[in-house]
Amino acid sequence: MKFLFSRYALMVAISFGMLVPVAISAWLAGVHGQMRVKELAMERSELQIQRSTKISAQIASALQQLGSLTSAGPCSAVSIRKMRDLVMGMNLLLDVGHVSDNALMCSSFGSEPLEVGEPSYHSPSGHLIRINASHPGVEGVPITMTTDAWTGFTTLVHPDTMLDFTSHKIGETHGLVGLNSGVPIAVAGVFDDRWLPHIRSASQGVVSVDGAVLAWKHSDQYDYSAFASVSAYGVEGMVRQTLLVLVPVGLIAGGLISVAVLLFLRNQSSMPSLLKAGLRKNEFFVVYQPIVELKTGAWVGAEALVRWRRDNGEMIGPDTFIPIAEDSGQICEITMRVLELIERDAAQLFYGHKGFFLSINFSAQDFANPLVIEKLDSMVKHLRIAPDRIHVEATERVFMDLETTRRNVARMREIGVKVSIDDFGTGYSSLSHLASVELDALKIDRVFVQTVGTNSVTSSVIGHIIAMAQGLKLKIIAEGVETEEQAAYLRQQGVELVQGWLYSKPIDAVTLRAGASSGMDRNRDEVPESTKEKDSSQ
Ligand SMILES: Nc1nc2c(ncn2[C@@H]2O[C@@H]3COP(=O)(O)O[C@H]4[C@@H](O)[C@H](n5cnc6c(=O)[nH]c(N)nc65)O[C@@H]4COP(=O)(O)O[C@H]3[C@H]2O)c(=O)[nH]1
Repeated sequence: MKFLFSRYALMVAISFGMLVPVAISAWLAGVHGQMRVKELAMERSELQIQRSTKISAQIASALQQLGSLTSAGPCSAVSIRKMRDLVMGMNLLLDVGHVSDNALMCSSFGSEPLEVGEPSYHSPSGHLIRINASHPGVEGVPITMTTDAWTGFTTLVHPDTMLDFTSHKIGETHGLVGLNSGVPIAVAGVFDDRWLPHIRSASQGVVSVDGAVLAWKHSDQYDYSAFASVSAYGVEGMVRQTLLVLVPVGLIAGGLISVAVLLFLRNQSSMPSLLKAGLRKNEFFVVYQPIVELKTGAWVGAEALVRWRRDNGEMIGPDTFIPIAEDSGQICEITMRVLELIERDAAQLFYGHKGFFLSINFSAQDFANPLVIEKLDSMVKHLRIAPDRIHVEATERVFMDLETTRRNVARMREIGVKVSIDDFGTGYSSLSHLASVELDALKIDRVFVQTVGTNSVTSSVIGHIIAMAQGLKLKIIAEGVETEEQAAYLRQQGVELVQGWLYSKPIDAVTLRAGASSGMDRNRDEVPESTKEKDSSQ
């Protein structure tokens, strides 16, 4: 079952790790593609209007200059010379000439009449527009002709001049449409008549029409609108381009996430088997943190703290492995190992140190396990010490169910050991709850001790905990004392026992014995050298 679960978890981890970033990349590519296409269509309609405005300016100038040739005939030698000069000076015009009776009578090319047909439409500004006219210089190309309706003078513009300001791809269209006439003047691509109502609806805009994005902009001087459209095909192209960049990035990120998740899962799943091997190979040992009488500085007891050094030298802290041992049902084996180790050290610690006590951490499962209770009982008997020199520490979680708590505490009383509540304030114990169970001591968690002298919102909590414990006549042990200021505060509040780095870090049994024997009046400077050296036992 476990195996199946881990296979399943691995598959989920890999799929999750790989697919999510790719899916996000695809979604981002889609969004980015849509935005890019919109921008592209708008850019092109803007460029189109700029180009058309320049052409219109040259047309207007040319027609005005030709119109002033009133004395000479429209196709006189003087006029044709003028036409040549104009064409030389105006880069956007293919030719200029004169139209009469639907024929180009003369132009800068000469005066050979050429049929040009009926105008496509009349513009509101008084021009006759032909959009498919021909010209002898560029046969087969539809030329746009603009003729002054009064004078007959005419300009001719090549379609490339109007449209070739940008590259043109399949599915893309751009060009110019007469606003009043609705006639497409010049178009690169295919003009869709459904665009016209949109183009006429506002002076500029962007809409989606049948999967294509259409942008347009009206000229503010002339009777036309520029437009550009990029089709769904263009969007796909953009998406593909973006995906080409994002998917590899997504895959790399996905790969890294998968590796991290796999390593985490492997670590988690292998921890119980490592714990099992650690127990078999005796990789656990115990260190002791002195419990100090605040008034005298004497080391009056110690808390036993388990340590795990793997055979490869790696140290794993109890905060990491105790919760896993609790979840995997291995905590009782660890506690029994700790009891054996304490029993081995006990001769050093108890004999010759009257009243010295040892605290041992118990998890909820330890209280429910007859083998652990039996082991505790037999340890106390073997040591031939007063049983109350052993204190069992249990966290608040152990005390949550009142009935079980009463039963467990009663069993401890039978053995004769004392019971303290550990890490008080971090769990759910209430005052009434505590009052109904016969406890001996309360350990204030270091998170509260460390608020002393700070302005944190929880800094007042410690005062309440102390007052409450005193009200219940419980012995108080404050954990995690690191500064003189914290010690002074606790002393002033009437706390008798403390534990913390201000006095000593956890140390081995030999160092503890030396410290407990050496006159007891110590402060940080007077901690034995050996204590400082043992910092690595943390
Ligand atoms: N920052 C700071 N820390 C200080 C100071 N003084 C003491 N400590 C640390 O605070 C923890 C006190 O133990 P705990 O609250 O019972 O918290 C213990 C206890 O809940 C659990 N644990 C340790 N040994 C055992 C064991 O044998 N059995 C069980 N069930 N749990 C254990 O693991 C927890 C962590 O133990 P450790 O890592 O040894 O961490 C210890 C100790 O090294 C200080 O001044 N400053």
